[in-house]
Amino acid sequence: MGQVQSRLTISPTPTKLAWMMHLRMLTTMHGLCEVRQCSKRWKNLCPQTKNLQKCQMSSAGSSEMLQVTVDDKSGIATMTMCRPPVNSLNLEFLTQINIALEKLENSKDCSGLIITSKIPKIFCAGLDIMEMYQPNVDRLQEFWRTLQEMYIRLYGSQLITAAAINGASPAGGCLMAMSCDYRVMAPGYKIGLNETQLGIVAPFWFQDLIINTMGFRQSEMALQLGTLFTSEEALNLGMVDKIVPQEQVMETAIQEIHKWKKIPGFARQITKSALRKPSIDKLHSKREEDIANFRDFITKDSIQKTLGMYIESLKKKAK
Ligand SMILES: CCCCCCCC/C=C\CC(=O)SCCNC(=O)CCNC(=O)[C@H](O)C(C)(C)COP(=O)(O)OP(=O)(O)OC[C@H]1O[C@@H](n2cnc3c(N)ncnc32)[C@H](O)[C@@H]1OP(=O)(O)O
Repeated sequence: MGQVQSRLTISPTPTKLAWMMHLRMLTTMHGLCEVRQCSKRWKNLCPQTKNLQKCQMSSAGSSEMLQVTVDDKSGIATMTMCRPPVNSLNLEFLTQINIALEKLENSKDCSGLIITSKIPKIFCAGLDIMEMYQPNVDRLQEFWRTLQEMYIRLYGSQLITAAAINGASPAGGCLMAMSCDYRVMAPGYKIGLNETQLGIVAPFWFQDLIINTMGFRQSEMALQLGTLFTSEEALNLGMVDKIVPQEQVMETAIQEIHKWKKIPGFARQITKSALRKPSIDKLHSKREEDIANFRDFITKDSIQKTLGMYIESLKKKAK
């Protein structure tokens, strides 16, 4: 137990201290487990398994939302989203994801991460629209900060990261997938940044991410039109890297990580960091401004009206 805990201890550098305080505030607010408590669960939940450690990241009631396993032999972690009906990202879910990312990043035994979904036909439906509709302003700002944090952690991760996209992946789901190093997708689903179709705007860091992934010209068309691409179109544009049948998505992601693991880690990490740091630094330097912009935009009457209509259309479609 001592070994596990010391591995997860967070050194009190200013940034990490701020992050810990943020997590502590959120865990208190939302009844989630703290990092230390979670490390106990991690150990306690898997006493018999030799190769697989299972960590349920939150306390009773929401423990099934995010399942994190680490294969001891390969060092590959799998983060499986399971927030019915569509894995939409609300504050609590994002917080759990961030806690898991922090733990895995600090774990010496973990070298790769696959993000996938347990919900049939859905990878992630993006942000939980209910967080943005008739919001409490403090929570709205915290929600956006937590989304920023997820992007910063995932896009800037030292781990080899892959998205195993086994279902629909609009908007925030596409952000999550594009923040990884590699994307493998099953055929027959849609992916893209469809914000304009909802009457909202993908912020600059979403835009930077898609431009970094598939170039300016295709991104400016995709962003303005809010295009959701089929898996095949996304492959042609470079938004995803491979299409394989649904049942091979996970195995393909694992094989790809094994391939990347053959490259000297230090060289790969420095290269990744050099490529991604400018975008991450840009968000860091404009973080508070971006939160204020989001708050001011979302709380406009006209945007609330548009979101209300979009929610209605989703509900009608679901009936
Ligand atoms: C200046 C700066 C400004 C910044 C502005 C803000 C920028 C915001 C950035 C990102 C935005 C987002 O991520 S917004 C979310 C975008 N996502 C979508 O548009 C996806 C919407 N959903 C769908 O298209 C479909 O649901 C699906 C393809 C994902 C799945 O289809 P399926 O047929 O399987 O399921 P249903 O459509 O029947 O849905 C079931 C159920 O789930 C509810 N639902 C769906 N999506 C969401 C969501 N994103 N948030 C919350 N709830 C969602 C849907 O309403 C149904 O609910 P009920 O069963 O209760 O009716």
